Amino acid sequence: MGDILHWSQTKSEDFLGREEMKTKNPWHRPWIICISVFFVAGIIAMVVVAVVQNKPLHQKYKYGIVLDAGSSHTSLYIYQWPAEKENNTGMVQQKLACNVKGKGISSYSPEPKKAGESLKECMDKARDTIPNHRHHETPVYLGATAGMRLLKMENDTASEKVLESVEQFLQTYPFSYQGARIITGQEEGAFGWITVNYLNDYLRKASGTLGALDLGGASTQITFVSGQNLESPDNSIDFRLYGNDYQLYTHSFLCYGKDQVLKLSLANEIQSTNQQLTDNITLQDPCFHKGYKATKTFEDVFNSPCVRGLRLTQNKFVHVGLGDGEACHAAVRKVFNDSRCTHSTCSFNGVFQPPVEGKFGAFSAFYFVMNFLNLTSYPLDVAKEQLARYCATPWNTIIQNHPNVKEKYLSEYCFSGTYILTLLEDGYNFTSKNWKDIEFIKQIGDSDAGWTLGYMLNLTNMIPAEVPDTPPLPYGGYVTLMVLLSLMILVLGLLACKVFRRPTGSTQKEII
Ligand SMILES: Nc1nc2c(ncn2[C@@H]2O[C@H](COP(=O)(O)OP(=O)(O)OP(=O)(O)O)[C@@H](O)[C@H]2O)c(=O)[nH]1
Ligand SMILES: [Ca+2]
Repeated sequence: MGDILHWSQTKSEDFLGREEMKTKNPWHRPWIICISVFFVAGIIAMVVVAVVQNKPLHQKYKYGIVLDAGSSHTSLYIYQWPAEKENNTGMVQQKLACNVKGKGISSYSPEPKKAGESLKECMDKARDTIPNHRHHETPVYLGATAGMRLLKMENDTASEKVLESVEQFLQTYPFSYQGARIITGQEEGAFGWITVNYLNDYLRKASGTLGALDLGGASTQITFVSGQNLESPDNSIDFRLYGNDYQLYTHSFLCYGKDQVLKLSLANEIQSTNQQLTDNITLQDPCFHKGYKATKTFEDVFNSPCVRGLRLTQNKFVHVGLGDGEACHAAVRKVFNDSRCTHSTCSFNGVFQPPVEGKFGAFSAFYFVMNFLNLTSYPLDVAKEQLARYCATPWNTIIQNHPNVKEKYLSEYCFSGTYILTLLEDGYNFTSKNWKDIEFIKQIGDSDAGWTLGYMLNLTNMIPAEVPDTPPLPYGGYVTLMVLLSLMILVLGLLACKVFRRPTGSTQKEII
C-alpha cells in the first residue's frame, strides 16, 4: 500500500510541480487559451450585433401631397413616412404646410384658368422639398370642400371648369397625379376623425377615440363614435381599422361655416329691418363692436346659395356695430331652426344627432377663433362672460390692441365667437358639464388637424383593416436576447474549457 501511495504522491508532486511551474506562464495551459478564445469571440459577437443593429440607417422616406381646396383658401400638405413602415400606425407625419395665396378655387369661376395657376407657388415648393428620385411615386390628391359644393349647386359647368383647370395644372408636375374632386361632407367629417385618431395613435390602442369638430368658412362637421342606434343611414359610417370596428355618427352642415353663417345672419337682419331696402340703409348689428362702421353691398351678403330671399345686387348698406353680446347671441340663434325633429334626438334643422359622447378635438376655425379670443380653457359660462366683455369693447380699442390682425378677421371675432358657443351649446347640445371634453386644437404633434391626412391614409391604404403582422420581438427585446445568447455561449464556452481541460503530462496511469 505504501508503494502505491508513494507512487501516486510522487506523481501528484511531480504533476503539481509541473503544474506549479506552468502557472508561472498561463499560456501554456490550453484551457486558458480556450477560455480566452471564447471570451474574445463572445465580445466580438456582441459588438458586431450591436454595431450592425445600431448602425444609423439612412432613413428612406416616402411622400404624399394633399391639397385642401377650401371655400376661403387652399392649403397644400406634404406628408412623409418611413418607406419600410407604411402599415405601421402613427408613422405618417406632416413635413410641410403651404397656404396658397388668394381665395378658394371656387372664387376663380369667372376665370377658371387662374384656379390652377393659383397653386403654382405651393406646388413649386413641394417639388423643391421632395427628393427628385421620389417625385414619380409621390401621389398628389386635391379635395375640394364646401366652397366648391356651393359653386356646383349654383353652376355645375363653372365648377367643372375650375376642376379641369386645377387638374391640368397639377399634371404639369412630375408627381403621380391621383385626381381632383369635390369630397362629400360625410367624407370631410370622417377623414377629419381618422386624422385626429391616427395622430393620437388611438386607432391601434383601441382605448377610446376622439370626436372631431371641424369649422370651415362654408360648412361645419361633427363626427364621433356613438353607442346609440344611428337612426339615419346618411349619418352613419362604419369603419374597420386595425382590427377594430367603429360605427361613426357624422354630419356636415353646408352653409354653417362661419363665413356663410355671417351672411345668413346679416340677411336675416336686413330682411327684418323695417327700412325700405334702398341704398344706404343702416344696419345696426349687435355682433360688431360699437364704433364699427363700414359700407357694404347687398351683393356681399346675398351672393351665396346659402342665403335665400332677396337677391339684391349693388345696393349699398351701412353696417354699424352695437357691441351687444346678448343681442348677438339672440341674432345668431335665429340661424338654427329647431322646429321640426322627426328623430329621437336632433341637433338642429331637423338633423338626427345622438347625444355627444366622449372627448372631442375642435379644429380649423374652432381653433383660430377661440384661440384668438383666449377662450380655449374656460368653462362655458366663463367663456360666455369673457366673450360678452370682448364684444362690448369699442372698435377703436380692438384695433389698437391688435394692430397686426387682418381687419376682415378682426371685425368678425365677436360674431364668430358667439356663433361657435351657440353652435356647440344650442346646436350640438354640449353642456357646461361636458364642455371640458372639448379640446381646441390646431395640430397634433407637428401635423395639422384636418381631413387631408385621413384622406391620404385611406386612398393609399395605409390604415389596414387588420392589425399588420409584427416581428415576434420588439427591437429592444431582440437586442436583449442577442446579448443574453452571447453571454450564455460565453459562459458555456468557459465551462466547457474548465470541465474538459486536460492537465499536460500527468496521465494518471491506472493504479493497479
Ligand atoms: N383668424 C383666423 N382665421 C382663419 C385663419 N385661417 C383661416 N381662417 C378663417 O377661418 C375660416 C375657416 O378656415 P378654413 O378651415 O380654412 O375654411 P375652409 O377650409 O376654407 O372652408 P370649408 O371649405 O368650409 O372647409 C375661414 O373663415 C377662414 O377665413 C387664420 O389663420 N386665422
Ligand atoms: Ca376646411
